[in-house]
Amino acid sequence: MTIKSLGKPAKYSKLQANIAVHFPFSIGHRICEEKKIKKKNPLALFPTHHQLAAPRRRRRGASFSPVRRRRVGPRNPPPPTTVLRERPPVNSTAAPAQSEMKQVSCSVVNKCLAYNPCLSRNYYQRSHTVKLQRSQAGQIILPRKLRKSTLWQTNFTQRQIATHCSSDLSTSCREELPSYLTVNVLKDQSCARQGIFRKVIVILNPNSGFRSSREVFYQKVQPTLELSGFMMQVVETAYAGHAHALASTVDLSTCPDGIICVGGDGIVNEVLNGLLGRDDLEEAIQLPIGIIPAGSENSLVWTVLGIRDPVSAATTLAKGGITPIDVFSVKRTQAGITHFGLTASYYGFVADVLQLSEKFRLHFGPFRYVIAGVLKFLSLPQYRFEVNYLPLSPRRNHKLLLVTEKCNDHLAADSSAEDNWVTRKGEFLGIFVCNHFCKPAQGLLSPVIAPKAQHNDGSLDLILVHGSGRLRLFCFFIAYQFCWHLLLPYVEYVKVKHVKVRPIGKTHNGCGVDGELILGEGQTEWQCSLLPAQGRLLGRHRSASE
Ligand SMILES: Nc1ncnc2c1ncn2[C@@H]1O[C@H](COP(=O)(O)OP(=O)(O)OP(=O)(O)O)[C@@H](O)[C@H]1O
Repeated sequence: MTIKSLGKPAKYSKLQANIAVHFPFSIGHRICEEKKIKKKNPLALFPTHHQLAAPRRRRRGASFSPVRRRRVGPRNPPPPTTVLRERPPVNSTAAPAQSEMKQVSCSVVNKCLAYNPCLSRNYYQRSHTVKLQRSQAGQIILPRKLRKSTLWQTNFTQRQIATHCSSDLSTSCREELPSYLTVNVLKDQSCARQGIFRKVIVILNPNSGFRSSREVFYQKVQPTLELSGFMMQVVETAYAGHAHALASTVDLSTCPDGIICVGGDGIVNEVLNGLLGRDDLEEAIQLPIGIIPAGSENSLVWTVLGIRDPVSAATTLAKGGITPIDVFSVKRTQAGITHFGLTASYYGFVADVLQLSEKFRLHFGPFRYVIAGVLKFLSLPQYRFEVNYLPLSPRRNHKLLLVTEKCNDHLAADSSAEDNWVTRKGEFLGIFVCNHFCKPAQGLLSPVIAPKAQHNDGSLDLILVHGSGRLRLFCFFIAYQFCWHLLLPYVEYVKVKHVKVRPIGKTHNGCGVDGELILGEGQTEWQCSLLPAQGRLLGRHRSASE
């Protein structure tokens, strides 16, 4: 069985099956094999650059086909094009195969451009190792050469494109790729090009998290924001409380499009409190707050906008949009001081850990919470509180409030109007009053503390962890990791409008608000209330914007 006797390659298809069955190493088998390989990896059957450049040497003693044996000429075989000239009438196979392979190769190039790390340069280099055995290859001369000679020319160029594209993409690290693509996309739709500018103030906390907020902002965020038309005045905080001072005194006409915070939840909380403490509250409350996460937790932006990396945050800001969010207030009743928050306020063990963790901030950064938590767990005190809460009535009207007076005055009037208060008194390991479901950005399992809470549902979610002791606390934290903590018999979960927490005796009397500790003095009572949809965040949740 030789190839010459088969005539035109177009007729092979009918014979292939039979031949493949009876002669496993014959042409039928060979073509079937090639098709299989081509299906898996279209480029596998084509030669490398190296193979193309260097003519193949004959090995001594290697078996040759009859055609080759008869050929008289130079030692090195002529290039495939010469063979084509000798036997031209095979366009029927070459032409369709060529167009088919063009399509395949184009799709491969597209795949490369879409950046799949598996399809990087190494992938294509590896693909050349899929070769047929020499003994099999020797049996077919003409069809293989024809296919090769015609396809090599077209695919060599396409392979080059694919290799270059993939090498361009594969050399950049994975983390930087999104910003590379983002910048390209934004270049096309640039607001700056269209003359749309947004004037904002950027407040950057250089002490946040791993103290990398400067690098994060100037390298990853600023270019994207500038491209999308943000005119930014950047201010770095010099001391704790600086962001609060800036937000409470800034001329609002210099930043009509918002204040962008680069840091953690603490810096956002300072800005919020600065704005809500202003005399021109009506205007200030309208000012949206943007967040570039660079802190230890950044639970707010992760939970509400679904973002936990600075590049995505910059893209979200660039896209625009506003997300309304409820604000809650925590009032220290005796002193008459009110603090505002967006995430949660907590009392008991977690507030105690927060206070201790500040000692480790300098040396351990975001890991300070773990160290303080373990230490406090080992020397666990008792926490006794009296908790009064006003449950959310099902007929509650969620209409937005008009800000015509100071938030504090409104809260006092609203809470005293109803008298269905529920009282709980005793030992509590923890008390959490959550404004949203509080998903920590760090952590393996990403648990949530209040699964039913929404950032704009007009209610607060109260979680009471009754009792005391390390075993209970340990079980609670394990269950919390899997989001089973609400199933525990000593955990109470209720949606509320107002909560009053009063520490009893020598219990730790501090209160944590959005990761910031507010210390009480003597017999303190904390009163927690809601201001529905009073806050505005720059950007929208990914799913909402899509
Ligand atoms: N220049 C500064 N020097 C010292 N402390 C600062 C400075 N600027 C801000 N702070 C304080 O740092 C505290 C923490 O800031 P931030 O919340 O941004 O980071 P974080 O605590 O690491 O993150 P998270 O709150 O998400 O855990 C804030 O209470 C703020 O008052």
